[in-house]
Amino acid sequence: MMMFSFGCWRKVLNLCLKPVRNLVDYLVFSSREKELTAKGIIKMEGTKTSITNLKIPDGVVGDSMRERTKTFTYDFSYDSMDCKSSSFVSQEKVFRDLGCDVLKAAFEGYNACVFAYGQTSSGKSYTMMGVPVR
Ligand SMILES: Nc1ncnc2c1ncn2[C@@H]1O[C@H](COP(=O)(O)OP(=O)(O)OP(=O)(O)O)[C@@H](O)[C@H]1O
Repeated sequence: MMMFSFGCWRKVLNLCLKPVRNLVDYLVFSSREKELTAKGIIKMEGTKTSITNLKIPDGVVGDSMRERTKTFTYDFSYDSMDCKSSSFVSQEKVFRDLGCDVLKAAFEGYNACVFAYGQTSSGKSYTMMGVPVR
């Protein structure tokens, strides 16, 4: 499991599913971040998630520890920043990709566990529970 500290406006959610053991990266802005007009530094493309360090000027070549953009590969990378974006991933899609097999296994009598890991306010509860039903 990865442990990142990308700053308070960075949103990462990692889900570790047992026994499937998928590694997942998940991205969304909070309302506070939206108010502060925070810039997105995370990009999802397929199974890859890239993070850009804006403090490192574009085009500057430094040592490998100081790359402007770092890319990580997961089993799934989900972008939930903008529901109008073509790459937007809904709760339903996350559930279909990650939850269905676990639920099926549970109904078949196997032990199953969905585990959410991430920094505070990164969306663990939201991803697991959704929004409260009125
Ligand atoms: N995919 C998403 N789409 C829209 N809003 C989201 C999403 N994920 C999280 N949020 C919102 O971001 C806020 C923080 O999410 P949440 O409470 O789930 O984080 P958490 O990781 O469980 O936090 P903590 O570790 O503090 O318990 C909530 O207001 C939630 O509604």
